[in-house]
Amino acid sequence: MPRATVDLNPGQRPDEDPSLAVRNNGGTPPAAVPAPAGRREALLVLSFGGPRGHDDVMPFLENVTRGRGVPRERLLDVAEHYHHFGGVSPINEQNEALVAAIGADLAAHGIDLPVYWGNRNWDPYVEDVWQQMADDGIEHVYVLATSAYASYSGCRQYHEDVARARIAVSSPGRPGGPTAEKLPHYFDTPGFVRANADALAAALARLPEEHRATARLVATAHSIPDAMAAVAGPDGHAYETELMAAARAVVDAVEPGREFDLVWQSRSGPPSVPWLEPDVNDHLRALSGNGETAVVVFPIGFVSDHLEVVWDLDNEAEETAAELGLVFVRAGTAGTHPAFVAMVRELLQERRAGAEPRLGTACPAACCFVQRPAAPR
Ligand SMILES: CC1=C(CCC(=O)O)c2cc3nc(cc4[nH]c(cc5[nH]c(cc1n2)c(C)c5CCC(=O)O)c(CCC(=O)O)c4C)C(CCC(=O)O)=C3C
Ligand SMILES: [Fe+2]
Repeated sequence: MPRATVDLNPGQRPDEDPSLAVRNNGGTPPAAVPAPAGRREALLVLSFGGPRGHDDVMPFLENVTRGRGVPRERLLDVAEHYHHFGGVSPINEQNEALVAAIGADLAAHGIDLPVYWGNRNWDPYVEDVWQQMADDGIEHVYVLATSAYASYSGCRQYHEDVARARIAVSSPGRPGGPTAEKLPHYFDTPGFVRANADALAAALARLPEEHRATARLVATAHSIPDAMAAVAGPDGHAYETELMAAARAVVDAVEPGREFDLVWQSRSGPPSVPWLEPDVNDHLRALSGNGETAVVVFPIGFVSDHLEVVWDLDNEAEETAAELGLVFVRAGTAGTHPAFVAMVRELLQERRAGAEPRLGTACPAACCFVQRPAAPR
Protein backbone atom coordinates (compact mmCIF):
# COMPACT_ATOMS: atom_id res chain seq x y z
CA MET A 1 0.00 0.00 0.00
CA PRO A 2 1.31 3.47 -0.79
CA ARG A 3 1.97 5.67 2.20
CA ALA A 4 -0.14 8.79 2.66
CA THR A 5 1.66 11.55 0.80
CA VAL A 6 1.65 15.27 0.31
CA ASP A 7 -1.08 15.89 -2.24
CA LEU A 8 -0.01 17.94 -5.23
CA ASN A 9 -3.33 17.51 -6.92
CA PRO A 10 -6.04 18.55 -4.51
CA GLY A 11 -8.41 19.50 -7.31
CA GLN A 12 -11.19 21.93 -6.78
CA ARG A 13 -11.65 22.87 -3.15
CA PRO A 14 -12.17 26.61 -3.21
CA ASP A 15 -13.55 26.72 0.32
CA GLU A 16 -10.41 25.26 1.85
CA ASP A 17 -7.20 26.88 2.95
CA PRO A 18 -4.84 25.69 0.18
CA SER A 19 -2.11 24.93 2.66
CA LEU A 20 -4.49 22.62 4.55
CA ALA A 21 -5.02 20.62 1.41
CA VAL A 22 -1.31 19.99 1.34
CA ARG A 23 -0.83 19.36 5.01
CA ASN A 24 -3.67 17.08 5.89
CA ASN A 25 -4.58 15.27 2.77
CA GLY A 26 -3.36 11.73 2.33
CA GLY A 27 -3.00 11.98 -1.41
CA THR A 28 -1.97 9.43 -3.96
CA PRO A 29 1.70 9.28 -4.81
CA PRO A 30 2.65 9.48 -8.47
CA ALA A 31 2.50 5.94 -9.71
CA ALA A 32 5.44 3.91 -10.93
CA VAL A 33 3.91 3.59 -14.37
CA PRO A 34 4.92 5.20 -17.65
CA ALA A 35 3.30 8.46 -18.70
CA PRO A 36 0.17 7.82 -20.79
CA ALA A 37 0.88 8.13 -24.51
CA GLY A 38 -0.34 11.35 -26.06
CA ARG A 39 -0.66 13.26 -22.79
CA ARG A 40 0.45 16.89 -23.24
CA GLU A 41 3.24 17.41 -20.76
CA ALA A 42 5.57 20.23 -19.70
CA LEU A 43 8.45 20.92 -17.39
CA LEU A 44 8.13 23.75 -14.88
CA VAL A 45 11.21 25.27 -13.29
CA LEU A 46 9.84 26.38 -9.92
CA SER A 47 11.97 28.84 -8.02
CA PHE A 48 12.12 31.33 -5.19
CA GLY A 49 11.76 34.55 -7.18
CA GLY A 50 13.47 37.86 -6.64
CA PRO A 51 12.91 41.59 -7.17
CA ARG A 52 13.51 43.20 -10.56
CA GLY A 53 14.02 46.76 -9.35
CA HIS A 54 14.07 49.17 -6.42
CA ASP A 55 10.32 49.34 -5.86
CA ASP A 56 9.94 45.56 -5.85
CA VAL A 57 12.27 44.98 -2.91
CA MET A 58 10.04 45.55 0.13
CA PRO A 59 6.90 43.94 -1.39
CA PHE A 60 9.05 40.95 -2.34
CA LEU A 61 10.47 40.66 1.19
CA GLU A 62 6.96 40.90 2.60
CA ASN A 63 5.89 38.05 0.32
CA VAL A 64 8.80 35.92 1.49
CA THR A 65 8.28 36.45 5.17
CA ARG A 66 4.50 36.81 5.47
CA GLY A 67 3.43 35.34 8.79
CA ARG A 68 6.94 34.10 9.60
CA GLY A 69 7.99 36.33 12.49
CA VAL A 70 11.01 37.81 10.72
CA PRO A 71 11.83 41.13 12.45
CA ARG A 72 11.37 44.29 10.37
CA GLU A 73 15.00 45.31 11.10
CA ARG A 74 16.15 42.12 9.39
CA LEU A 75 13.99 42.95 6.34
CA LEU A 76 15.41 46.47 6.09
CA ASP A 77 18.86 45.00 6.38
CA VAL A 78 18.22 42.49 3.60
CA ALA A 79 16.59 45.23 1.48
CA GLU A 80 19.95 47.04 1.63
CA HIS A 81 21.66 43.98 0.16
CA TYR A 82 19.28 44.10 -2.80
CA HIS A 83 19.74 47.87 -3.17
CA HIS A 84 23.47 47.34 -3.66
CA PHE A 85 22.41 45.71 -6.94
CA GLY A 86 19.85 48.37 -7.87
CA GLY A 87 17.08 46.23 -6.37
CA VAL A 88 17.67 43.56 -9.03
CA SER A 89 18.16 40.01 -7.80
CA PRO A 90 20.49 37.96 -9.97
CA ILE A 91 18.19 34.96 -9.46
CA ASN A 92 15.91 35.92 -12.36
CA GLU A 93 18.58 35.94 -15.03
CA GLN A 94 20.00 32.74 -13.53
CA ASN A 95 16.62 31.05 -13.88
CA GLU A 96 16.08 32.41 -17.40
CA ALA A 97 19.45 30.98 -18.39
CA LEU A 98 18.60 27.61 -16.81
CA VAL A 99 15.23 27.44 -18.60
CA ALA A 100 16.95 28.25 -21.91
CA ALA A 101 19.67 25.67 -21.33
CA ILE A 102 17.18 22.93 -20.40
CA GLY A 103 15.04 23.79 -23.42
CA ALA A 104 18.05 23.59 -25.74
CA ASP A 105 19.21 20.31 -24.22
CA LEU A 106 15.76 18.70 -24.55
CA ALA A 107 15.52 19.86 -28.17
CA ALA A 108 19.01 18.54 -28.89
CA HIS A 109 17.85 15.14 -27.63
CA GLY A 110 14.69 15.19 -29.71
CA ILE A 111 12.43 15.60 -26.69
CA ASP A 112 9.48 17.81 -27.53
CA LEU A 113 8.51 19.24 -24.17
CA PRO A 114 7.81 22.91 -23.38
CA VAL A 115 9.67 24.41 -20.41
CA TYR A 116 7.95 27.00 -18.21
CA TRP A 117 9.23 29.06 -15.29
CA GLY A 118 7.39 30.23 -12.19
CA ASN A 119 8.20 31.50 -8.70
CA ARG A 120 6.91 31.36 -5.17
CA ASN A 121 7.58 34.97 -4.18
CA TRP A 122 7.73 37.15 -7.30
CA ASP A 123 6.71 37.56 -10.89
CA PRO A 124 6.33 35.27 -12.84
CA TYR A 125 4.21 33.83 -10.06
CA VAL A 126 3.52 30.12 -10.11
CA GLU A 127 -0.25 30.78 -10.11
CA ASP A 128 0.00 32.82 -13.33
CA VAL A 129 2.20 30.25 -15.03
CA TRP A 130 -0.22 27.49 -14.01
CA GLN A 131 -3.00 29.44 -15.72
CA GLN A 132 -0.80 29.84 -18.79
CA MET A 133 -0.09 26.12 -18.89
CA ALA A 134 -3.80 25.34 -18.52
CA ASP A 135 -4.58 27.76 -21.38
CA ASP A 136 -1.88 26.12 -23.49
CA GLY A 137 -3.57 22.77 -23.03
CA ILE A 138 -0.89 21.20 -20.86
CA GLU A 139 -2.29 18.19 -19.01
CA HIS A 140 0.61 17.19 -16.76
CA VAL A 141 3.59 19.07 -15.35
CA TYR A 142 6.93 17.82 -14.03
CA VAL A 143 8.19 20.30 -11.46
CA LEU A 144 11.88 20.98 -11.02
CA ALA A 145 12.44 22.94 -7.81
CA THR A 146 15.60 25.05 -7.74
CA SER A 147 16.52 23.44 -4.46
CA ALA A 148 18.21 20.07 -4.27
CA TYR A 149 17.47 19.19 -0.65
CA ALA A 150 14.81 18.22 1.87
CA SER A 151 13.44 20.88 4.28
CA TYR A 152 10.28 22.92 4.57
CA SER A 153 11.74 25.83 2.55
CA GLY A 154 13.48 23.67 -0.03
CA CYS A 155 10.92 20.92 -0.61
CA ARG A 156 7.58 20.96 1.17
CA GLN A 157 6.93 24.63 0.49
CA TYR A 158 7.38 23.95 -3.25
CA HIS A 159 4.71 21.24 -2.98
CA GLU A 160 2.49 23.82 -1.29
CA ASP A 161 3.20 26.35 -4.05
CA VAL A 162 1.96 23.87 -6.65
CA ALA A 163 -1.15 22.99 -4.67
CA ARG A 164 -1.91 26.71 -4.22
CA ALA A 165 -1.45 27.35 -7.93
CA ARG A 166 -3.75 24.47 -8.82
CA ILE A 167 -6.45 25.79 -6.53
CA ALA A 168 -5.98 29.30 -7.95
CA VAL A 169 -6.72 28.14 -11.51
CA SER A 170 -9.67 25.94 -10.58
CA SER A 171 -12.97 26.83 -12.15
CA PRO A 172 -16.16 24.84 -12.64
CA GLY A 173 -15.43 22.01 -15.02
CA ARG A 174 -11.71 22.69 -15.04
CA PRO A 175 -10.29 21.66 -11.70
CA GLY A 176 -6.72 22.65 -11.04
CA GLY A 177 -5.36 22.90 -14.55
CA PRO A 178 -2.62 20.38 -15.31
CA THR A 179 -1.83 17.67 -12.78
CA ALA A 180 1.66 17.76 -11.30
CA GLU A 181 4.51 15.80 -9.89
CA LYS A 182 7.69 17.17 -8.39
CA LEU A 183 10.98 15.74 -9.58
CA PRO A 184 12.95 14.16 -6.72
CA HIS A 185 15.80 15.64 -4.72
CA TYR A 186 18.91 15.64 -6.87
CA PHE A 187 21.74 16.44 -4.46
CA ASP A 188 23.25 13.00 -4.98
CA THR A 189 22.96 12.75 -8.77
CA PRO A 190 26.21 12.43 -10.71
CA GLY A 191 25.29 15.52 -12.78
CA PHE A 192 24.81 17.82 -9.78
CA VAL A 193 27.96 16.50 -8.13
CA ARG A 194 29.98 16.90 -11.36
CA ALA A 195 28.83 20.52 -11.83
CA ASN A 196 29.83 21.42 -8.27
CA ALA A 197 33.08 19.47 -8.44
CA ASP A 198 34.12 21.34 -11.60
CA ALA A 199 33.33 24.62 -9.84
CA LEU A 200 35.35 23.61 -6.78
CA ALA A 201 38.31 22.52 -8.92
CA ALA A 202 38.19 25.84 -10.80
CA ALA A 203 38.13 27.73 -7.50
CA LEU A 204 41.15 25.80 -6.22
CA ALA A 205 42.96 26.64 -9.45
CA ARG A 206 42.33 30.35 -8.80
CA LEU A 207 44.18 30.14 -5.47
CA PRO A 208 47.83 31.14 -5.41
CA GLU A 209 49.82 27.95 -6.04
CA GLU A 210 51.28 27.71 -2.54
CA HIS A 211 47.80 27.48 -0.96
CA ARG A 212 46.20 24.85 -3.21
CA ALA A 213 47.14 21.74 -1.27
CA THR A 214 46.44 23.17 2.17
CA ALA A 215 43.50 25.57 1.76
CA ARG A 216 40.59 24.71 3.99
CA LEU A 217 37.50 23.64 2.00
CA VAL A 218 34.30 25.12 3.43
CA ALA A 219 30.87 24.06 2.16
CA THR A 220 27.98 26.44 2.91
CA ALA A 221 24.20 26.21 2.84
CA HIS A 222 21.34 28.44 3.94
CA SER A 223 20.89 28.15 7.69
CA ILE A 224 17.40 27.08 8.78
CA PRO A 225 15.77 27.09 12.21
CA ASP A 226 16.78 24.11 14.37
CA ALA A 227 13.10 23.19 14.57
CA MET A 228 12.88 23.06 10.75
CA ALA A 229 16.05 20.96 10.54
CA ALA A 230 14.71 18.49 13.13
CA VAL A 231 11.73 17.56 10.92
CA ALA A 232 13.41 17.70 7.49
CA GLY A 233 12.77 14.47 5.56
CA PRO A 234 10.82 11.41 6.71
CA ASP A 235 13.14 10.72 9.65
CA GLY A 236 14.29 14.27 10.44
CA HIS A 237 17.59 16.09 9.87
CA ALA A 238 17.64 15.15 6.17
CA TYR A 239 18.70 18.70 5.20
CA GLU A 240 21.97 18.33 7.08
CA THR A 241 22.61 14.73 6.06
CA GLU A 242 21.87 15.40 2.38
CA LEU A 243 24.14 18.46 2.40
CA MET A 244 26.89 16.50 4.07
CA ALA A 245 26.56 13.72 1.49
CA ALA A 246 26.60 16.16 -1.43
CA ALA A 247 29.61 18.07 -0.09
CA ARG A 248 31.48 14.81 0.56
CA ALA A 249 30.79 13.58 -2.98
CA VAL A 250 31.88 16.90 -4.50
CA VAL A 251 35.14 17.01 -2.53
CA ASP A 252 35.85 13.34 -3.31
CA ALA A 253 35.40 14.04 -7.02
CA VAL A 254 38.13 16.68 -6.76
CA GLU A 255 40.45 15.07 -4.25
CA PRO A 256 39.30 11.82 -2.60
CA GLY A 257 39.24 11.96 1.18
CA ARG A 258 40.23 15.62 1.54
CA GLU A 259 38.82 17.22 4.68
CA PHE A 260 36.11 19.86 4.50
CA ASP A 261 33.69 21.65 6.82
CA LEU A 262 29.95 22.21 6.37
CA VAL A 263 28.76 25.52 7.84
CA TRP A 264 25.76 27.84 7.46
CA GLN A 265 25.01 31.26 6.05
CA SER A 266 22.26 33.87 5.69
CA ARG A 267 20.41 33.20 8.94
CA SER A 268 17.21 35.13 9.45
CA GLY A 269 14.51 35.25 12.12
CA PRO A 270 14.58 36.73 15.60
CA PRO A 271 17.82 36.13 17.57
CA SER A 272 15.81 34.25 20.21
CA VAL A 273 15.11 31.41 17.75
CA PRO A 274 18.01 28.96 17.31
CA TRP A 275 19.18 28.28 13.73
CA LEU A 276 21.86 25.91 12.42
CA GLU A 277 25.37 27.02 13.38
CA PRO A 278 28.20 27.87 13.00
CA ASP A 279 27.73 30.83 10.71
CA VAL A 280 30.32 30.98 7.93
CA ASN A 281 31.78 34.25 9.26
CA ASP A 282 32.28 32.83 12.75
CA HIS A 283 33.78 29.75 11.18
CA LEU A 284 36.32 31.80 9.22
CA ARG A 285 37.37 33.44 12.51
CA ALA A 286 37.81 30.05 14.13
CA LEU A 287 39.84 28.75 11.18
CA SER A 288 42.09 31.79 11.27
CA GLY A 289 42.50 31.31 15.03
CA ASN A 290 43.66 27.74 14.28
CA GLY A 291 46.36 29.04 11.98
CA GLU A 292 44.66 28.41 8.61
CA THR A 293 45.79 30.85 5.92
CA ALA A 294 43.49 30.14 2.94
CA VAL A 295 39.91 28.98 2.33
CA VAL A 296 37.79 27.91 -0.60
CA VAL A 297 34.10 28.42 0.14
CA PHE A 298 31.71 26.36 -1.99
CA PRO A 299 27.96 27.09 -1.65
CA ILE A 300 26.75 23.52 -2.14
CA GLY A 301 23.34 24.47 -0.67
CA PHE A 302 22.40 26.61 -3.68
CA VAL A 303 22.00 25.86 -7.37
CA SER A 304 22.79 29.32 -8.75
CA ASP A 305 24.79 32.45 -7.94
CA HIS A 306 21.85 34.42 -6.56
CA LEU A 307 21.87 37.16 -3.97
CA GLU A 308 22.63 34.99 -0.96
CA VAL A 309 25.80 33.98 -2.80
CA VAL A 310 26.89 37.24 -4.41
CA TRP A 311 26.17 39.31 -1.30
CA ASP A 312 26.42 37.08 1.77
CA LEU A 313 29.55 35.29 0.51
CA ASP A 314 31.24 37.53 -2.06
CA ASN A 315 30.74 40.54 0.11
CA GLU A 316 30.25 39.71 3.78
CA ALA A 317 32.30 36.53 4.09
CA GLU A 318 34.98 37.89 1.78
CA GLU A 319 35.25 40.97 4.01
CA THR A 320 35.52 38.81 7.12
CA ALA A 321 38.33 36.86 5.46
CA ALA A 322 40.10 40.06 4.44
CA GLU A 323 39.99 41.34 8.04
CA LEU A 324 41.54 38.06 9.16
CA GLY A 325 44.16 38.07 6.42
CA LEU A 326 42.75 34.79 5.06
CA VAL A 327 43.13 34.13 1.35
CA PHE A 328 39.54 33.61 0.15
CA VAL A 329 38.10 32.12 -3.02
CA ARG A 330 34.42 31.36 -3.59
CA ALA A 331 33.45 28.51 -5.90
CA GLY A 332 30.59 28.81 -8.38
CA THR A 333 27.27 26.96 -8.22
CA ALA A 334 25.74 24.45 -10.65
CA GLY A 335 24.15 27.25 -12.72
CA THR A 336 23.85 26.01 -16.32
CA HIS A 337 26.68 23.47 -16.19
CA PRO A 338 25.95 20.91 -18.95
CA ALA A 339 26.10 18.01 -16.49
CA PHE A 340 23.48 19.70 -14.30
CA VAL A 341 21.26 20.42 -17.30
CA ALA A 342 21.60 16.85 -18.56
CA MET A 343 20.70 15.58 -15.10
CA VAL A 344 17.37 17.44 -15.32
CA ARG A 345 16.63 15.63 -18.58
CA GLU A 346 17.55 12.31 -16.98
CA LEU A 347 15.27 12.88 -13.97
CA LEU A 348 12.50 13.78 -16.34
CA GLN A 349 13.00 10.72 -18.52
CA GLU A 350 13.20 8.50 -15.45
CA ARG A 351 9.80 9.73 -14.27
CA ARG A 352 8.26 9.57 -17.75
CA ALA A 353 9.42 5.99 -18.09
CA GLY A 354 7.67 5.12 -14.83
CA ALA A 355 10.54 4.83 -12.37
CA GLU A 356 9.72 4.29 -8.70
CA PRO A 357 9.10 7.72 -7.09
CA ARG A 358 12.02 8.85 -4.91
CA LEU A 359 12.09 11.24 -1.95
CA GLY A 360 10.88 14.68 -2.96
CA THR A 361 8.54 13.24 -5.62
CA ALA A 362 6.14 11.76 -3.11
CA CYS A 363 6.74 12.72 0.50
CA PRO A 364 5.14 11.22 3.60
CA ALA A 365 2.25 13.42 4.75
CA ALA A 366 4.07 14.99 7.70
CA CYS A 367 7.46 15.26 5.98
CA CYS A 368 9.18 18.62 6.58
CA PHE A 369 6.03 19.99 8.21
CA VAL A 370 6.69 23.01 10.41
CA GLN A 371 4.14 24.89 12.45
CA ARG A 372 4.20 28.54 11.45
CA PRO A 373 3.71 31.28 14.04
CA ALA A 374 -0.02 31.70 14.76
CA ALA A 375 -0.11 35.39 13.93
CA PRO A 376 2.10 37.54 11.74
CA ARG A 377 4.03 40.12 13.73
C1 LIG B 1 16.53 26.46 2.91
C2 LIG B 1 16.48 27.79 2.18
C3 LIG B 1 16.86 28.05 0.89
C4 LIG B 1 17.45 27.06 -0.11
C5 LIG B 1 16.35 26.37 -0.85
C6 LIG B 1 15.71 27.20 -1.95
O1 LIG B 1 16.43 27.74 -2.79
O2 LIG B 1 14.47 27.31 -1.96
C7 LIG B 1 16.63 29.44 0.64
C8 LIG B 1 16.86 30.07 -0.59
C9 LIG B 1 16.71 31.44 -0.85
N1 LIG B 1 16.39 32.41 0.05
C10 LIG B 1 16.33 33.61 -0.64
C11 LIG B 1 16.00 34.83 -0.07
C12 LIG B 1 15.44 34.99 1.21
N2 LIG B 1 15.25 34.04 2.17
C13 LIG B 1 14.66 34.60 3.29
C14 LIG B 1 14.30 33.94 4.45
C15 LIG B 1 14.45 32.58 4.73
N3 LIG B 1 15.05 31.63 3.93
C16 LIG B 1 14.98 30.39 4.55
C17 LIG B 1 15.49 29.19 4.04
C18 LIG B 1 15.98 29.02 2.74
N4 LIG B 1 16.08 29.99 1.78
C19 LIG B 1 14.29 30.57 5.78
C20 LIG B 1 13.94 29.46 6.74
C21 LIG B 1 13.97 31.93 5.90
C22 LIG B 1 13.23 32.61 7.02
C23 LIG B 1 11.85 33.02 6.61
C24 LIG B 1 11.00 31.84 6.22
O3 LIG B 1 10.74 30.99 7.10
O4 LIG B 1 10.64 31.74 5.04
C25 LIG B 1 14.45 35.99 3.01
C26 LIG B 1 13.78 36.97 3.94
C27 LIG B 1 14.74 37.93 4.50
C28 LIG B 1 15.71 37.24 5.42
O5 LIG B 1 15.31 37.06 6.57
O6 LIG B 1 16.79 36.87 4.98
C29 LIG B 1 14.95 36.23 1.73
C30 LIG B 1 15.00 37.55 1.00
C31 LIG B 1 16.62 33.39 -2.02
C32 LIG B 1 16.61 34.46 -3.13
C33 LIG B 1 17.94 35.09 -3.32
C34 LIG B 1 17.91 36.12 -4.41
O7 LIG B 1 17.01 36.99 -4.43
O8 LIG B 1 18.77 36.08 -5.29
C35 LIG B 1 16.86 32.05 -2.15
C36 LIG B 1 17.18 31.28 -3.40
FE1 LIG C 1 16.04 32.07 2.11
